[in-house]
Amino acid sequence: MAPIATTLTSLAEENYLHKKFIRDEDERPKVAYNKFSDDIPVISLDGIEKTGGDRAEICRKIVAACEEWGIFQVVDHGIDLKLIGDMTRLAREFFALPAEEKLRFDMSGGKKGGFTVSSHLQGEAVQDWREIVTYFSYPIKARDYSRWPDKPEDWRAVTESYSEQLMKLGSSLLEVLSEAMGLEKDALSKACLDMDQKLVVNFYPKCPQPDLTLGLKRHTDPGTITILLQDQVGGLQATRDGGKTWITVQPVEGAFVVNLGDHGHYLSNGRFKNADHQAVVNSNYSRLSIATFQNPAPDATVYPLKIKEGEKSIVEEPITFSEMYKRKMSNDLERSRLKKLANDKKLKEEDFNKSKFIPCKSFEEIQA
Ligand SMILES: O=C1C[C@@H](c2ccc(O)c(O)c2)Oc2cc(O)cc(O)c21
Ligand SMILES: O=C(O)CCC(=O)C(=O)O
Ligand SMILES: [Fe+2]
Repeated sequence: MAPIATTLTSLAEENYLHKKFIRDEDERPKVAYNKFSDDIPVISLDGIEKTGGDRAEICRKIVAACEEWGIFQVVDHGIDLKLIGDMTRLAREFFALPAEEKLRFDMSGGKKGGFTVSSHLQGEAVQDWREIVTYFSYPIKARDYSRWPDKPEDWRAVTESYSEQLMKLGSSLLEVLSEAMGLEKDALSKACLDMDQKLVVNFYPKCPQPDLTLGLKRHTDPGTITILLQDQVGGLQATRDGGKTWITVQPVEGAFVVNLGDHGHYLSNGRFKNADHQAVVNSNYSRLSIATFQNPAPDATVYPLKIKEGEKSIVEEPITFSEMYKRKMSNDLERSRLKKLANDKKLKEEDFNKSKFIPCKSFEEIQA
């Protein structure tokens, strides 16, 4: 495959989209980035510490959202709004830096953390229209600060407190989700052993032909939950019918979107959905989102915590999270590789059929 542009900044200025970003028709956006839906509930976490009334009500709302979509939004979550503002401002400043500054943290070649264009997976057949910075933030002992951008000044320190605050929010969400599954408060965190955390800061530049591409292709997140901060532009979309219909999640100032990942889905034996989602882009505004992936430890076993009477486990054999992660990512890559192969084959066949058509045309000429 041709090497991809060092960053998207120069391509964002062009009038046409480079063909490596052009998706097959069936993958292209079906709904506009700013046609917002209020199907995803916005749940206040105020009173979550109180047992009884408020907590039970919050739990009920979360159960309904997880059974329907695997997504909900939370407000009154206790994260300092100034910290959120600083984190997004500094992230935007980073992506506005010259390419060579960003590429000092280039993640290609398997480095753990830093800057990448398009995807964390090497070898995707079609490229995502995004730039990312990834931080491996927990466990603390595994942090490599040399992979955390040192510009703009303060971003490292702000990211450190952001990831700490989000770890706390993640833990309290896991407690409510445990109760929502009808389990002890600490059931999910026990199943995760020592919680891992990875931050992925997504920057989607303005795009010359947004209808032909995606900022981030359709996927489910691999971990337990993802806590996503998005700006007010819009672009996060979800489907619950396998991609036939899509909704665009309404951005809510100061809210976090909570997505259930594959691990959360398996723990609930499929009762709670793993959010099926993607990000679309547009030609009017660039967009920023910050995904905090709360994952189990790599050696945690993936298995349902509760199986209803008469039901079977949706996990065929207990495997570790690291094995599950590897299989998922290689399946995702394989699927995109096979699709490309099928398309190339179709194109070759079309060429072949066209070439057969030529003698036919001359045959018509002879007849005429
Ligand atoms: O960037 C992402 C998004 C997401 C993802 C899952 C599966 C895919 O095939 C894909 O292209 C994106 O989840 C992630 C999980 C990670 O560990 C790192 C990421 O950068 C991401
Ligand atoms: O940018 C978004 O809204 C979605 C990001 C996302 O799904 C992810 O980073 O996994
Ligand atoms: Fe995601």
